[in-house]
Amino acid sequence: MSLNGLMKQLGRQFFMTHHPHNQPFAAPLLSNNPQLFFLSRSIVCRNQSLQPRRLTIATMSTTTSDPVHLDTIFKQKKALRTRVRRDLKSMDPTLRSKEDDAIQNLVLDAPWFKSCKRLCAYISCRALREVDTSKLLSEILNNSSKDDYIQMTKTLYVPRVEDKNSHMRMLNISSMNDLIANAMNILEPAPTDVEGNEHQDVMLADHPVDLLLLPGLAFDKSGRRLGRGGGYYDAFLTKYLGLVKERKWKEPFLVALSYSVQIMDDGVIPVTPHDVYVDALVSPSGVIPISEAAKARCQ
Ligand SMILES: Nc1nc2c(c(=O)[nH]1)N(C=O)[C@@H](CNc1ccc(C(=O)N[C@@H](CCC(=O)O)C(=O)O)cc1)CN2
Ligand SMILES: Nc1ncnc2c1ncn2[C@@H]1O[C@H](COP(=O)(O)OP(=O)(O)OP(=O)(O)O)[C@@H](O)[C@H]1O
Repeated sequence: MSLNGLMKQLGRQFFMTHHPHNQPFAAPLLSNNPQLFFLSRSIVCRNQSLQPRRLTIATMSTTTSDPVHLDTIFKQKKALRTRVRRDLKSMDPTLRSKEDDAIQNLVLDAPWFKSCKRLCAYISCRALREVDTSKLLSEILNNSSKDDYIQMTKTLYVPRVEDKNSHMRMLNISSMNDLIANAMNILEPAPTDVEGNEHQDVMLADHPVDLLLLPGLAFDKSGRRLGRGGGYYDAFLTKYLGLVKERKWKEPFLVALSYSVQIMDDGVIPVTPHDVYVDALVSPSGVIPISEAAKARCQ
């Protein structure tokens, strides 16, 4: 059936989203029927002055601000989270550990990691079955690698949840001792270090981060990312990318770490307008470049 036919059949209940900082990009369409997902011909590309430009080839009615439609999509997100949490729980611990090693080694070997000077990373939580970042964090903080290239000291920022209103800051730490467990039992920086100094907020830093290593529950090879539902990362990324644009800094590389079971087929991950797409995935089988920027870096 043609795209037009499908649109008519579904009462033109289509949903369009955009890729905020990469190009070119096909965005998904969601129908009200949770079983039916389509790829649209909406393409986002960027001209040389870094202004996002959307080229919409198909005509469609967009209802992005329709609360009923959004509610349907948030329900679809919730259902997918439940499914992925279940799959993560039933993952064989030996396989998990192998995948943790493979993913972290791939990151450590990647030129974009070796050359990065400042980065945001998450402190993985075992109970949430997140891809382990402990080896990465210890390499970054202890600067223990023998490799001259990686020997460069990196400035590390990690998340701190400030309130339940999707507000998270990325604060600079120089040691795992700077961390305490929060109410969700995730390690995060205490408001001040042992000497009583505030940890620097990445939003107030004079230099941009080159890289963000992102957690999440599900990902696809077009860059969609489903988080845990707090909206913390999407809100932070939107704010940070706004700052980057305002300061005319180079855009950071957004890389999600994903177990094999977390990679979905295209069209499975529901998206809402605030969702920020990633540039690349690191899965146990390799680095998957998604955006044009990522393809250029991963050549
Ligand atoms: N390691 C890590 N740190 C992070 C995040 C993350 O995803 N991982 N965040 C990213 O946003 C922020 C915290 N957000 C979080 C949101 C939900 C849950 C959580 O425990 N969710 C449970 C379900 C809770 C429920 O639905 O009642 C779960 O996913 O099982 C944890 C952290 C900031 N720090
Ligand atoms: N940029 C934003 N500004 C304001 N609210 C936001 C923003 N991003 C997400 N939210 C809100 O956060 C809630 C969860 O959003 P969503 O389910 O898409 O998050 P997620 O992608 O699972 O989480 P995360 O971004 O933390 O990984 C929604 O109620 C959404 O409206």
